[in-house]
Amino acid sequence: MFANLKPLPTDPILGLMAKYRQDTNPNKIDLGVGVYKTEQGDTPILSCVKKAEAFRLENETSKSYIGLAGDLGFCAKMESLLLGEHKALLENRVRTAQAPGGTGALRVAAEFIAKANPNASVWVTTPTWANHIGLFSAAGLTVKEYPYYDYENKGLLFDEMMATLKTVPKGDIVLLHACCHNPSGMDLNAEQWQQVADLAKEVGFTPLIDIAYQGFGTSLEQDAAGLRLLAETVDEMIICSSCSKNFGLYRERIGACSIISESSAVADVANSVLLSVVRSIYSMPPAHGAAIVDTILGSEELTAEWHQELAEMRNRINGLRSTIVEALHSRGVAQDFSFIEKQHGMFSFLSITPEQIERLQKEYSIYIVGSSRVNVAGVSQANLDYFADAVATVIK
Ligand SMILES: Cc1ncc(COP(=O)(O)O)c(C=O)c1O
Repeated sequence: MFANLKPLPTDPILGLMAKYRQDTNPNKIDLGVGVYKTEQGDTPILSCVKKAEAFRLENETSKSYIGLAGDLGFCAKMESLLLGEHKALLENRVRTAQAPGGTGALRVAAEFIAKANPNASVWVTTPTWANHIGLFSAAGLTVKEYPYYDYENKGLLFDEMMATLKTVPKGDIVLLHACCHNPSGMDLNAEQWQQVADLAKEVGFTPLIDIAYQGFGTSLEQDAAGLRLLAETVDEMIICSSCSKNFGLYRERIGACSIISESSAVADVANSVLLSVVRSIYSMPPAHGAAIVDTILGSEELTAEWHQELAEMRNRINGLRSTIVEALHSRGVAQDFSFIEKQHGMFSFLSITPEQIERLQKEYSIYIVGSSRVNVAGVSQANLDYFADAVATVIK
């Protein structure tokens, strides 16, 4: 029976990583995978994480089951991180389950939606993180797209986006990136978030917020501002969060799925469905990452240290945006790259052609995914000139 299987293409980003690893060029640069990197090219273990780990080893007393929703202390702290002051108001209506990474949270949300409304379509931005499409399709849901990024003018297609969202049927889901839109780096401003919230209320679609980069855009608070605005406006919504990037805990697989319902009674029913979904996929989430996040957010000192480390990562990325623009412009390229400075988070489209991307890989060992999305954090003072020379040469 297995011989009947047809091979499927490898994930483009994971395939690119494998190629990069095999490349023996000492000047090679990986701008593909979306993980934070330091000036030395490492993905660091944050010092607040190391301290939380030591504290946990010292104080942990039990290795028993943690339950379907995972670590309840972690869940409550994530709700505070996401909802801020709104948590108190929404307390009766929100239920959170810890999940294996942002991806796990999204997959749980997909199965949850399929149970609430099997005919729901999930509307995603064009473009979006490629895995969104696979994740929702895998739960049997239809995935539709709405305009978002303007490749030509390097901005948002906000009017077109709103025009499409006006046509979304009641009961459908609209997925929004809370901040640091992957792959474009372009986010909604406060006024635009308000318009989306009002429209959700008017039309009756359910927003699903994917927040995988909180703290990497402007600040922890600012990056959740749109989400909070929605939460205070609509009756129900879903939030899928990830601690992979902002705590540097990628491999621990740690995130959460939060469901906000219209009332406390509905929230209890929704929670029973949420936990039943969890039970049938992976039963219980891994404990380790959640315990570390719980320890950090439970300690004023470690939280302050985390804020500091997060700000350093964010500042390095924002600094790099300007540095890259300057380096390209100083090489006399005809193209204007100043749009890069308007973007948030790790990602940017470089607006170069697939042929130029291929040349960068073949001739310079610079690895960029085919959509021209680059991970800005992969550039460093050490490789900046090599990178800018190569880009300037291939786009001439
Ligand atoms: C937009 C978006 N959502 C969700 C995720 C998933 O995060 P995790 O690594 O925690 O599964 C990612 C990771 O790349 C992402 O970019």
